[in-house]
Amino acid sequence: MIRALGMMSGTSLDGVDAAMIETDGVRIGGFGDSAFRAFGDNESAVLHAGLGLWPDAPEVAELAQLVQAAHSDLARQFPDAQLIGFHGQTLAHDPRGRGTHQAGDGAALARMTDRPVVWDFRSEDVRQGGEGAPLVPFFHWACANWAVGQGRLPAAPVAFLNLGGVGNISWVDPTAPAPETAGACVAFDTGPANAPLNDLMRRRRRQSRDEGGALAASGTADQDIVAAFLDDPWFRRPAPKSLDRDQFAGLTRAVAPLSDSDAAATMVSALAGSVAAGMAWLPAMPAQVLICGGGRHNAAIMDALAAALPVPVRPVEAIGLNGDMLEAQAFGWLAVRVLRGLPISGPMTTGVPAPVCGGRISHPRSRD
Ligand SMILES: Nc1ncnc2c1ncn2[C@@H]1O[C@H](COP(=O)(O)OP(=O)(O)OP(=O)(O)O)[C@@H](O)[C@H]1O
Ligand SMILES: CC(=O)N[C@H]1[C@@H]2OC[C@@H](O2)[C@@H](O)[C@@H]1O[C@H](C)C(=O)O
Repeated sequence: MIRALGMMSGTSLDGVDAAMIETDGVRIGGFGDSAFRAFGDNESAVLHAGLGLWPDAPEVAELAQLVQAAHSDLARQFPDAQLIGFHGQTLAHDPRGRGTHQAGDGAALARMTDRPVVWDFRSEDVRQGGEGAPLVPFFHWACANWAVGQGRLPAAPVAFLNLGGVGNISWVDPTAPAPETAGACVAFDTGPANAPLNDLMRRRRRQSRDEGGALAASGTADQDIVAAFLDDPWFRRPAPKSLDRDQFAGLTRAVAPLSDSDAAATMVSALAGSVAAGMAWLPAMPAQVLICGGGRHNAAIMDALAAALPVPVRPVEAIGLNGDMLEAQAFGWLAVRVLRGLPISGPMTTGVPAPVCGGRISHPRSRD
């Protein structure tokens, strides 16, 4: 087993999560400490300004340094880490066009932290024809497998719904022998989650989020806008599929005439509707949907999901997991898989023709 530190800064642009995990890249031996480092106002403004940029843009070098500095700062809190899994900051994602761009240089981070760093997890999958996302589903399989072993989950298919900036769902069969086995995982992005809501709060209220979902809960959703949003052909496209952060800018434009509370309520209703629509692409109805990511702290989102989905909706804490740190843990677990040459994605998670072991490995003293 390896003690790996996973680090993730997601599309909601709120900061960096870091979490320790002990694993051989298949089984979870145990979970360790975790920490969060928020992006300061200046950092956040720089990152927002960088959205949509590709590596050839001149601004990217400075932005990557900001990302590396925030991560090495946080990594200092984890002296036990034998290996770091570094996701980097997604600035642009266009798997069928220009590719996928996570800012941050893992080779520099390896030198800064004096640890081997696994990074650039998505490019190889895209190069081989996959969506490059989502990558957490194989880890969801490991989590379900762990929870079954702990007696916290029946040995039957279950779904994990991650609500970060963008939403993604994984249907997993914990009894499958490995996540890359046919029938073990089906996963895809469901639609926008917190990103448009955060942007609305920043623009209209100078706040970073709708705390607890209070604003959305006080408004009324405009069902015509929700219906028009759900009519987008993207929702009729079968899985696997992945989204760029701001791919549904039309929703933001559509809610512009509404009051703050009705606009927030409409976005929440659109989120729940997109997940409900996504359930059609799962191989079978799961017994329950386990929610991870920051969206589960938004009561308006949780209520809307409970009303929209035909099965019980529970936070992942119900099976003993930490829903705020699951993605960070995932990139620690995926880093160990890359080190061992195991696949991190497959046809039913990213649509890549055959399972792929992506990622690059940088060592502290090499100059790669
Ligand atoms: N107490 C809360 N009340 C309301 N919303 C919250 C709360 N806590 C977190 N959130 C929402 O969750 C978001 C963070 O979620 P998370 O950390 O899962 O996203 P991420 O990792 O950035 O994104 P992704 O999964 O897309 O990569 C916040 O930006 C906010 O919108
Ligand atoms: C390109 C990119 O960074 N995508 C993120 C984003 O945030 C959620 C969703 O969209 C998912 O596809 C992915 O992140 C998680 C960690 C994943 O790869 O599973």
